[in-house]
Amino acid sequence: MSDAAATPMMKQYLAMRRDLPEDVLLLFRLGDFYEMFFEDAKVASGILNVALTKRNGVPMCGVPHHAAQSYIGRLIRAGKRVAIGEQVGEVIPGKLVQREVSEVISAGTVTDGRFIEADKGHFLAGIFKEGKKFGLACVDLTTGGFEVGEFDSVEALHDELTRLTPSELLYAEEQKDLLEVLGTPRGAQVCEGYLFLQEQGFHALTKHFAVQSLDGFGCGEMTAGVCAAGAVMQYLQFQLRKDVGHLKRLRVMSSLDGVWIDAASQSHLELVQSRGGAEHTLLHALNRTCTPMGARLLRRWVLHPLSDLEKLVARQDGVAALLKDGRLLGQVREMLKEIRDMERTSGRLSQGSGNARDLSSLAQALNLVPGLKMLLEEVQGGAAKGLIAQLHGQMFDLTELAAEIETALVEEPPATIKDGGIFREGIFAELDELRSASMQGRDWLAKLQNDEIERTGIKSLKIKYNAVFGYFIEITKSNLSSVPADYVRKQTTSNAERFITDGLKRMEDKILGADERAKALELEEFVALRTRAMAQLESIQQTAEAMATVDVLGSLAETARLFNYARPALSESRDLFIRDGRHPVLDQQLAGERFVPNDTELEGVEGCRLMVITGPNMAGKSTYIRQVALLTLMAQVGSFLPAAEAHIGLVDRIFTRIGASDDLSKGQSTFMVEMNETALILNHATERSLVILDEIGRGTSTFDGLSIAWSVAEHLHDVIGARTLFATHYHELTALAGICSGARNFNVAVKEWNQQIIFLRKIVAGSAEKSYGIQVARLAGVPEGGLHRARGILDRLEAGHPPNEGITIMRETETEPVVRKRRPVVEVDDSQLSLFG
Ligand SMILES: Nc1ncnc2c1ncn2[C@@H]1O[C@H](COP(=O)(O)OP(=O)(O)OP(=O)(O)O)[C@@H](O)[C@H]1O
Repeated sequence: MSDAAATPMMKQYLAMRRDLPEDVLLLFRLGDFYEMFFEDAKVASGILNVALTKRNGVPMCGVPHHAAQSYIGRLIRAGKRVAIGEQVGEVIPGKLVQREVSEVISAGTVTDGRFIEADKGHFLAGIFKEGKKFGLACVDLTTGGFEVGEFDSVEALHDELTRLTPSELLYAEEQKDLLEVLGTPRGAQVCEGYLFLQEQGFHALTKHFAVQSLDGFGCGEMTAGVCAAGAVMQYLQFQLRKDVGHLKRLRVMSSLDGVWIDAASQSHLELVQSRGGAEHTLLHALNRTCTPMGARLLRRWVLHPLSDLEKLVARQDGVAALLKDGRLLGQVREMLKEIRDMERTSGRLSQGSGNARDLSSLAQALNLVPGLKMLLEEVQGGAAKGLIAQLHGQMFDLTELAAEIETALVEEPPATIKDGGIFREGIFAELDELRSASMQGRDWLAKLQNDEIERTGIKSLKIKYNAVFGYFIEITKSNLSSVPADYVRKQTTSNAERFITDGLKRMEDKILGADERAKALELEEFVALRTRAMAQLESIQQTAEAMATVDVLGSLAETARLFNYARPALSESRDLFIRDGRHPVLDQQLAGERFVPNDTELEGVEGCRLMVITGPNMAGKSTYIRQVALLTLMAQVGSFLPAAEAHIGLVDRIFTRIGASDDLSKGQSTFMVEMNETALILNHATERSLVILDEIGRGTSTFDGLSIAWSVAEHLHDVIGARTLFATHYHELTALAGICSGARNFNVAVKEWNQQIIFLRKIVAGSAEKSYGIQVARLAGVPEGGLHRARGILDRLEAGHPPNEGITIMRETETEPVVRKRRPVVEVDDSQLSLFG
């Protein structure tokens, strides 16, 4: 549509639309509706399943403003960005009201609780490659968290993105290839390159934080990181027009100095996600937090284990102090349950979207601080140092603010801030006067109704109200003959007529005028109170952060208490000693059926550093090696362990190669995925790493597979020296124990009874004698005929004969027997065994 032919309102719309990126849908406020036009209307009506209409040839659709949030949420979920064109000026009949884009909402920046998960951070991230570095910045608008980091490899960036799973990921249009290497993550949003310019980003960040340099945040040297962070900041400020006042500081990502866990290992170890459902994850086994902010922090801790001994011991001390007295721990946890999500509540309040309920729940939380601090003093038992003491010091007493809020607000404030009913009586004299004027008016109306009934003799006469006509007198059709002459008819309905009088309209002006003024006044005073509260935002954020940390420590203590965990001794050594260790997830799930505990003894320098574990299928090999990895990881989160005793020499990285699945999306076969993971381990493991391998090379021919497995194990032992657990079906690998000084054989014990096997689940020294594959196949229900045949072949193979020489196999479809020839035996070529040497 050309502007010239358009109505003034349509001109206004078109001008606003032109300023927005094409993919953004514009919701244009028209009275009680948000309307969409042209292409936007076509797209949105399909997603929202609302009627697409046409006016003057323009396609349009609309949603009522009072229900807009849920419609916006649906558009965002469908991957759209939504701009809100709000009415800003006064509405004067006959004049075009002024409108402005108040904000643009995108997947990474929705803050409405209905569309985000309470126990997970909600991130908008930005990535940028500069030179050899990969920069990453991420912001959580719901809490005000803002972090930046740099990575040396695209794999490391990918690992971090897997942990964060941002809802929206910004990238520069000229770095599309970077996005492709990362597998085009969900929520990818292309941005023009200028947004990532370093100087501009630096300027945007230093201006926002009111600092001269970024050195104080520890990221002054991060070029790629600053480009990414600058882009995120400018995107929020200028493209989405967000209020970012609550982003009070920038932090360097903690993962940079923590334990590195690659994306595949995060998934293999089922840290926060599992194919079998959330209850099978490590996070679920450890999570007994009482607040959503605690749950989010625990998730971070699990995904970012530490390698700093001092910090870990501080966490352990915190857990120990809380664990010491079960009664106190219970009291702390009870109190935390009352606090709820102070972080996100203050996030909403500081962005101007928080209502009186938010303010009131903030006050409730702040009022609990002194009590919680007293409990922490008891927990600390007079200690002036340590994590608990530090957290205690980080909690601010803001009870004065809480009192101001609680004195002013009604007990149960409404969900909207525009319709009044927020403040108690006796707080603002003017508000009280307006309310009483309105009240008197209503009394006057009640009296008028009685008087008019008496005057007219119509018993059913009623004074009613609606938004279109205001107050009116309703007379049923049968009584119309008694209507006095001074009544002015306004409307006819199916069985009544509606009238007004001069006196009624005069009073209506007074009542509605008072109501309107009261609402406006309440809104104004509420915003003022919210602004006063948010002047303390930094103290509130710090208090919330301390509470979340106490919650996580409390959760670790509670889990330790319930499942009888032991505090592991931590050191910088390369040892790993666990007595009677249990798998943290299975241990809790097999509550009735006892989980069989197992020992681990690795000694990186001189003792055993490569455990080769054989044993039948289903015996428990995978469970055992995962258990060792999980316990090591838990120790580096600061948790106690499901074990009788443990000594963990801190690891710098945990690598796993478990199972195999095709990554069809990347066009990679099972074997290729397996080899990629193996290459990653061999290229990045160090002598301080822990490596667990659950079979290697199964996806190829036996001899290729065996050769690869052998040389990988040898390389890890001889060259890298990482502590390694290798579960395998290749019995040939047990020969490594005779060659490598630090390799030992173990197997999972089973008992054979009556052609059946009984799993003992116990790891014992020595290699397994047999595979028991056929017995396991029986357990799985393979028919007896098949088992019998398999046993026959096995006997032949064990006796050194080929499986089917001279044996005829009859296929159902063939009339003539087919004689199968055996594959020639291939000699193992020694050169294949030193692939990496
Ligand atoms: N220590 C244990 N105590 C009790 N049950 C256990 C124990 N270890 C394993 N299990 C049970 O045994 C099942 C099989 O274990 P797991 O998958 O580890 O066997 P596996 O030896 O790796 O088998 P495969 O070689 O076929 O992969 C597990 O699902 C678990 O329920």
